Amino acid sequence: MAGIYRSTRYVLQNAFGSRSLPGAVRFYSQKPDPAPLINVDVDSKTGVATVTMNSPPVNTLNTPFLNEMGGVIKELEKNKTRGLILTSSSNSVFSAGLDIMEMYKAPRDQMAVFWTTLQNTWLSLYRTGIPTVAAINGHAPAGGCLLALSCEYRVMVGPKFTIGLNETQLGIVAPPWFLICMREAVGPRQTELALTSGKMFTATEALNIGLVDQLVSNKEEALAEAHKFIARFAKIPPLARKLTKEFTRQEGIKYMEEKMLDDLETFVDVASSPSAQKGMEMYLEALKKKST
Ligand SMILES: CCCCC/C=C\C/C=C\CC/C=C/CC(=O)SCCNC(=O)CCNC(=O)[C@H](O)C(C)(C)COP(=O)(O)OP(=O)(O)OC[C@H]1O[C@@H](n2cnc3c(N)ncnc32)[C@H](O)[C@@H]1OP(=O)(O)O
Repeated sequence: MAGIYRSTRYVLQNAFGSRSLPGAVRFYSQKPDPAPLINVDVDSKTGVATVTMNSPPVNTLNTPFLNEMGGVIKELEKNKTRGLILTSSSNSVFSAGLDIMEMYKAPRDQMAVFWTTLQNTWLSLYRTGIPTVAAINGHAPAGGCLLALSCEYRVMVGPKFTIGLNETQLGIVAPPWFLICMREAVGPRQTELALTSGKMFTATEALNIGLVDQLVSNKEEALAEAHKFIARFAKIPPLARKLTKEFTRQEGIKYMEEKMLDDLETFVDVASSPSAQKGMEMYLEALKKKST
């Protein structure tokens, strides 16, 4: 176990020389795919960006995707974008969560790069001063739910899609920062009930417990409601808004700033264990069987 910790630290410290961790885009070591995995469309009148995840078939969160997302957020911040609406180009999936292929039979240093990229990109989205809305136009399990929870407001297309942190159903544990995001939305009681059972909520159930803020019947309505939410801030001074958001989200931000390496070590430790690897193998087989 200690060996895993040491080798993970070694990979990161060898590359970056200190305990301070890299920004989301700095791990980009391969040539980027010319086809973007994320499309950005900024409305010239309102300055609001629609960020569309476009990584078929199910928008899994892998290192290239997360790097691109981190880069998009950075760019939108630089351009003083007025709002960010996160949605999907798929008709049925918002995001299927973490790409299991980043963890299955992956060397420890690759897992470490993957997780660090996830941590950094999550932190960028979670703490950005830009008003953020998730227009959830499809299923959002696990990491897909985390993406939505990291936004300030969630509009979900109902009734047929589902959302939730289902990790325990897969025999794994949602890390504390996933849990903090859930607790901020639905409170401690509903969080414990939801996470211990790994419950996936229907859109209506999600609305009832406050996991999403609004239900609509199609993507167009979701985008329209997202724009309305962002318009609420037209007259709010941006710095006051940004600092208030940071104060409100202090627990998650502090967790990640202070515990990033510990969180990474735990992840690599758990994900590379034989039982997790066996779990992933069985889960991947089940997914493949279902899709054939
Ligand atoms: C599962 C064990 C993981 C063990 C990890 C161990 C330790 C880690 C420790 C801590 C980390 C904790 C955090 C985890 C957060 C996560 O996000 S884990 C991922 C959880 N995601 C899911 O459970 C969703 C799985 N997918 C689905 O339920 C369905 O795909 C869907 C989203 C509802 C869509 O269904 P649909 O019918 O439209 O599509 P298919 O199911 O046919 O899928 C198409 C295609 O995509 C592949 N695929 C789907 N999801 C993933 C994924 N998360 N990773 C990789 N690949 C995925 C699927 O296999 C199909 O592939 P094909 O057959 O080759 O076409």
